[in-house]
Amino acid sequence: MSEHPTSPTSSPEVTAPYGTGVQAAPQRRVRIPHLQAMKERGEKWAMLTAYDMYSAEIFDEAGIPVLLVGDSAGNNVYGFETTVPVTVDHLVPLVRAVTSAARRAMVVADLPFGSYQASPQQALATATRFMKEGMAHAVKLEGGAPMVPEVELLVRAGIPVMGHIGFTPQSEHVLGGYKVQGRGDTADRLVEDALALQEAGCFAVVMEMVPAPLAARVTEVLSIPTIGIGAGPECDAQVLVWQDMAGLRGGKAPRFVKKYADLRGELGRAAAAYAADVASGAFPAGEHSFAE
Ligand SMILES: Nc1nc(=O)c2c([nH]1)NC[C@@H]1CN(c3ccc(C(=O)N[C@@H](CCC(=O)O)C(=O)O)cc3)CN21
Ligand SMILES: CC(C)C(=O)C(=O)O
Ligand SMILES: [Mg+2]
Repeated sequence: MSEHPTSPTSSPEVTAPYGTGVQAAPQRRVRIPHLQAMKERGEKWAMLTAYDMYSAEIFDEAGIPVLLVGDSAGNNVYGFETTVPVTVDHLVPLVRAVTSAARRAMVVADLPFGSYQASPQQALATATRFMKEGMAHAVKLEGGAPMVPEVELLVRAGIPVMGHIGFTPQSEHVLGGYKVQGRGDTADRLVEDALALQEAGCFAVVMEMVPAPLAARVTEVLSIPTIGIGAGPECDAQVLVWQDMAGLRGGKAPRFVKKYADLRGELGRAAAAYAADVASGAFPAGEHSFAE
């Protein structure tokens, strides 16, 4: 079982919602102590996606503190073009595999498109499946201020929630494609979305494809950690899809990706060498065979 400290802490002080000047109803604010401590010390950390047992085990052993079972499984596991077709049933078994393999890392399950936006009740039912069947430690959902009721109910139920703002791939069809968000007069709205999620009880917020200076401003304003992907160097943490980071996927990667390995080349060479050995009779050798 995992040993990571996710126990939510109740904070006695109550703050008003951003901009209203009204006293807010008391509510639990979830803080993940070791992630808060890293923010306070200015220590940056890395999150990676994981969708299976070996990747989870390897990243956990490498000291990655948070693993995200992303709905990016849609285009990195299931062969869809986007994350839109991904369902809860697609993701629950992957979450279960990752939580089984991770010893120390916190495992966050992405709530897929259509599984939480209908109502706080729908969000709670979906998140509950990820917690019970997937054994997830937390969930992530896309959207800013409009998702506050959903976040509040999950937090009240004892589920740590990670927010996700900026470019939110589940709404790419309203955002008009893979576009940087928060440029020009929409910058203040992004800051308000981040603050609304923090007030609602999120323990961290992902910012995707946001101009670096704006992401720096949000990181400064928030007391919870920000996790950037295409959001510049000033976020408290960074996240990448592991197949991008490890060079497993082909084609042109987004600008925000840095490739740390060439797994695609490595695996392709291994497969070709194996096939050549079988064709030549070099494999299997005596040592791979059983005597009578
Ligand atoms: N493999 C993978 N990596 C990801 O980062 C990722 C996924 N899948 N699936 C879910 C979402 C979708 N995301 C994406 C996907 C593509 C671009 C992209 O093509 N960006 C281009 C164009 C940017 C522009 O037009 O300004 C880039 O060069 O960054 C960005 C984010 C991020 N997420
Ligand atoms: C890219 C990250 C933040 C994500 O949401 C995913 O992998 O699904
Ligand atoms: Mg996602």
